[in-house]
Amino acid sequence: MTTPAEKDIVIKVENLTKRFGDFTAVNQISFEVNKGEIFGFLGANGAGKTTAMKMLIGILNPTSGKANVAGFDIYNQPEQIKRNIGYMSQKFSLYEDLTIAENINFFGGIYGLNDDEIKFKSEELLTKLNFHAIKNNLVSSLPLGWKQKLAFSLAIFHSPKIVFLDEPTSGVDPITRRQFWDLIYEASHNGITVFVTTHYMDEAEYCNRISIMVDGEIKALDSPKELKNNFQIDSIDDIFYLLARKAKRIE
Ligand SMILES: Nc1ncnc2c1ncn2[C@@H]1O[C@H](COP(=O)(O)OP(=O)(O)OP(=O)(O)O)[C@@H](O)[C@H]1O
Repeated sequence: MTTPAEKDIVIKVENLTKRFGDFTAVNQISFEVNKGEIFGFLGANGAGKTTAMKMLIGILNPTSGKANVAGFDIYNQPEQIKRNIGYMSQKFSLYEDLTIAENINFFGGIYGLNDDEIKFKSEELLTKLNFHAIKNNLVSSLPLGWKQKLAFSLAIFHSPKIVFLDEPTSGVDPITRRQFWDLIYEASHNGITVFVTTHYMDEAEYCNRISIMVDGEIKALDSPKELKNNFQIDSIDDIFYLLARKAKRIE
């Protein structure tokens, strides 16, 4: 029988490991993420974040360990996982040579929504992003920050249980990043769990909990407040630096 507490866990990872030949990219990581939580997945370059995320979204086979994502097993049910999650990477998947409206229709179709659903959700999205007047503009003509907001909105267009974001705000200014985070908060408020990697320490502060990965291992995991308490250091940036400078891997 599932207890109420277990029901709220949407990602459960136990001793997950990935080796490439003799090299252990991800070494026995374990953690849980709760429904609606904003979980920050931090680590220096080469720490193993992307490798771990690829295993969780069902596109890379682990060497050993277990993980359950959105209620499905990563070894046996990767297709169900893909249907229940959203994903946005730094090189997001928008079609630059299509308009905003065409991108929305295209993704709605891929996600298997019917025409009425696409129409309704499309209106909602254009209103939220204030994109009505520019909906027939090519995506290639948009500023990076606007593309990121559109890519995020499309990553959650099908109301997934979890959205995975791999450095979603790379390369834009702090104000645009803050606006992007308003969308993240809204998604989390609506029950979508957010799993996000970032290099920006101000963004780490916005997360409910963060994990810090060094050389393939999770070296710290807690809320920003508790981490500061435990390390007796008043800045996530300094805690990150303290842990990351011990890294042997230099990318
Ligand atoms: N297919 C592969 N074959 C061999 N080594 C790999 C492969 N993929 C990743 N690695 C290595 O595994 C380590 C972790 O890489 P990963 O991309 O997961 O790190 P990351 O934390 O996401 O870093 P970044 O922030 O730079 O994206 C790196 O040393 C990388 O070179």
